[in-house]
Amino acid sequence: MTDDDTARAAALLKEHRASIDRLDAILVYTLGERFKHTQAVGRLKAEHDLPASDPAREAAQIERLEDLAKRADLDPEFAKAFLNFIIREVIHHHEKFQDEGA
Ligand SMILES: O=C(O)C(=O)C[C@]1(C(=O)O)C=C[C@@H](O)C=C1
Repeated sequence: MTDDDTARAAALLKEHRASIDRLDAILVYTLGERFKHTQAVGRLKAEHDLPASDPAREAAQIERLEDLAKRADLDPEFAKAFLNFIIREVIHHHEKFQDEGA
């Protein structure tokens, strides 16, 4: 390993980290937009006495996401766990709206 190799590796690491930071920003803004819509859905559901969760919709979302994940070279189990994690949080928000009588 020469000093040149080490310098090249350091430059590559810096570039990858810059890309990772940009992608993390996209994830955060994307999640922010998703939550804006789910908050609106939560208010709508609370106003119309609709159940917080919709298991049939979730099953369709999971199936679609697993397929997308495979095509995107992402572990489908991870994609499924990630979506389930987000949806659990959304349902928690929906239940809060219902408790508050939003
Ligand atoms: O589509 C809905 O009915 C929602 O409330 C949104 C959402 C989601 O986060 O995608 C959350 C809870 C439901 O169980 C299904 C989907």
